[in-house]
Amino acid sequence: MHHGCMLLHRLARVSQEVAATSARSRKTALLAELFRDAEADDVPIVIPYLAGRLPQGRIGVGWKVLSRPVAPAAEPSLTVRDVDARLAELAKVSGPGSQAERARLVGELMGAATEEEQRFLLGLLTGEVRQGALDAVAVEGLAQATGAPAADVRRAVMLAGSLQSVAEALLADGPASLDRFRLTVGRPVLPMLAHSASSVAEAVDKLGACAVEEKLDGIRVQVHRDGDTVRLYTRTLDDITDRLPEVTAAALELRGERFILDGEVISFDEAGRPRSFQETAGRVGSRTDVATAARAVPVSPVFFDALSVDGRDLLDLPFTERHAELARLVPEPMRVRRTVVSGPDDVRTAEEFLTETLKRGHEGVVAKALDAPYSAGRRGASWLKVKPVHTLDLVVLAAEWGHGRRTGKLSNLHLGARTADGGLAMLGKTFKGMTDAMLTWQTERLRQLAVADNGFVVTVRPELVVEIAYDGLQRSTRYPAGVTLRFARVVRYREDKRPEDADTVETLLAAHPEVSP
Ligand SMILES: Nc1ncnc2c1ncn2[C@@H]1O[C@H](COP(=O)(O)OP(=O)(O)OP(=O)(O)O)[C@@H](O)[C@H]1O
Repeated sequence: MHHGCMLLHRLARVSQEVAATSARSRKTALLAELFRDAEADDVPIVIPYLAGRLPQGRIGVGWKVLSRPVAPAAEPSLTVRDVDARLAELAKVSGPGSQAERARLVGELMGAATEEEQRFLLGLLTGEVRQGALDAVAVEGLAQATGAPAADVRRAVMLAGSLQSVAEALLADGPASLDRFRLTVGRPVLPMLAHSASSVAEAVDKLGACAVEEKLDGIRVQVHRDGDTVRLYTRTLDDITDRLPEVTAAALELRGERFILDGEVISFDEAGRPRSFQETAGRVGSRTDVATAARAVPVSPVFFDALSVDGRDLLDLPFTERHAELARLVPEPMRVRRTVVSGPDDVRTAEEFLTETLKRGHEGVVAKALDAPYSAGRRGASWLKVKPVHTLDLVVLAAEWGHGRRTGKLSNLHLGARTADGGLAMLGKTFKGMTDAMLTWQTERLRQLAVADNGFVVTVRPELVVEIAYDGLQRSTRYPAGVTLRFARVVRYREDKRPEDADTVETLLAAHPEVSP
């Protein structure tokens, strides 16, 4: 085994080879070889770079600066840690003269890179090398490189909520280090997610015996309690404990002393009807003057799952058993309403429950297989959501400068769905459904993400996820997927989602057999 600081040259080459081959086993082997040569300290850089993610998030350098030609170095000398240090420095630049300073730093970096490395860096900085499916292959590559069983690595990643920390531990301390990644109160795990079904009949048909639960349009919350200590996490694992004192108070009232529960926080009005998503989200998002915000828009937790109780890890138990634990800890008014359906013969019960749930002002239902374990961090096939208004989560690829009343604002959004090869395919455009506040917000946000501006269209790093309502699909030769959205309109921005969470062309086409060739 050869160790040493990993060269960018090596990473750039492997990245290109991985992208160029479609054989999964070959991708895995390439990554395994790379990981064998990596040191634990390289990992927090190597993995995001391979996936096309910048650990710094944003570095504020536009296309104009990036595309300026710089004479390449003849020989590779940059290490991945050099590059990371330089990008960290770039990300910190602010204040007057920062544009020029950033341009200087980019010039220096590019000048130290060979032609091949320059191409890689350009792709990375513009967000063009994003490889969505990479993390899954990286798990297999890591397993191969370290001799750990792939299933164990996957479970550790799921519990750690981060591939990087598992990779670091594996490379530093070998397979035995996976023991560290146990479900622990106080350490959040990625929540289980749902797929869509177009009707309750379809959901029940697919799942068989299932629980049909109301789907509350609030904010996902994971509640950890250890004695008197409570911590609250969002679906992206942000700690929001300080913002929601009433949820902490509710958790302290529950019967158990040590637990991890999964649920939704939502605000109800005096009549007991759910307030809009925007109101709940605004409340959960506000960090200052929590007391005033809590008086104006009080929120309540409504639980639907139990991950750990009294030090017992429940993840692998069937839902029925996890729910029994939940019911033992949480009184009925603080649990989501549900009905249990024995199978397709009983679909009427499920349909009536959906109708009644919609009447009470909720957005739909989630059907859950009774025998399924909790698959943290996955869009498991055992949870199926059914909503009458179907929406898509798409990635903003670009935006056009507005006209008339919208002059000076970025208005018409170019929308992309994920493709099977990890890329993004444009599905259409929309300037509908935006409030003035949204226009202002998106203009600001998209300018930060801009990589090119031709005076008409501003191309952005594909990072912003937006929820789109639409009336159907139609065939179109103008768009790469061969289809476009009819009457697309913005519902809201989904800052809780990453581009990796956006919908795929594949699932969209599957949901619309009417346009399939
Ligand atoms: N009873 C419930 N069971 C599971 N999730 C629920 C329930 N009620 C509300 N939810 C919310 O619905 C989400 C599940 O849908 P999904 O996994 O597709 O995420 P999503 O894309 O955020 O959902 P959507 O965009 O449809 O609101 C959960 O993350 C949770 O926030």
